[in-house]
Amino acid sequence: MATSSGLSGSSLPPPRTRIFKIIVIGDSGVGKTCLTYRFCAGKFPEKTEATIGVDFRERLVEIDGEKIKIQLWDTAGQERFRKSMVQHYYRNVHAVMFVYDVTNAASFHSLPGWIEECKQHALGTEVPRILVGNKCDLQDSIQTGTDVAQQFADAHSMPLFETSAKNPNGQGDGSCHNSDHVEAILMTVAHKLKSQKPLVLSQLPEESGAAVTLSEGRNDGGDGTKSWSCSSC
Ligand SMILES: Nc1nc2c(ncn2[C@@H]2O[C@H](COP(=O)(O)OP(=O)(O)OP(=O)(O)O)[C@@H](O)[C@H]2O)c(=O)[nH]1
Repeated sequence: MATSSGLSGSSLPPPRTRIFKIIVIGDSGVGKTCLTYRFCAGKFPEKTEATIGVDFRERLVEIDGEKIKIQLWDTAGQERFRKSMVQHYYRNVHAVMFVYDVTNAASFHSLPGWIEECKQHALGTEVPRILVGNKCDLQDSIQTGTDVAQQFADAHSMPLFETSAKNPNGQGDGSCHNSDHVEAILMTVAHKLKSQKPLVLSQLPEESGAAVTLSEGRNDGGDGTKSWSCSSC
């Protein structure tokens, strides 16, 4: 007698967790590490150092009942710390987050250069991109206003978000009341990616033949999130 055991749910392998790789790009000091830390560890880091090469942090989220791993690649803003790594972090990218510092006009003016670098690595407009103005809590020091940033975002067909990795709730003295929460920004991106065609990063870079070794780096504070750093660049 035929049985259905071979097709029963219990005998099926568990569904593979999809991974969305989002690279975070922008000038040194704009707050890329703090933004990724805020999302993955839920807090503002007490101390950061310039990123060397690339770090990645990840967090498991649930969207419409599906568990999805959001992997944030925190890239070095300083040219001398990034050039050997560039080709690795542009592989298998699902979305790009361009970051500038609202209190540093130069970081905003650098954005075309970062967009160009993405283009040179075959990341075009088909890959979802967002523009994030960070350090909104420093209201008295703002150099790039929302209007100018919005024009730039529109010209490059990207949504604009203004936020603060330090004070994402916009509470307290001098905080930006209209700021977007880092959490909400990244969940918006994740929802968009989930609604697109299946996107799977099935392997970590070292398994895919890339000449890069990822080794476990620091633990970000006992809350289950880990940071990994590249040890071969
Ligand atoms: N006030 C304020 N300071 C911030 C915010 N985000 C980051 N910072 C500060 O900005 C400085 C640089 O932050 P990082 O996250 O290390 O900057 P980065 O873009 O990762 O820099 P690189 O690794 O050199 O590319 C640190 O002193 C942070 O404390 C923010 O939202 N508000």
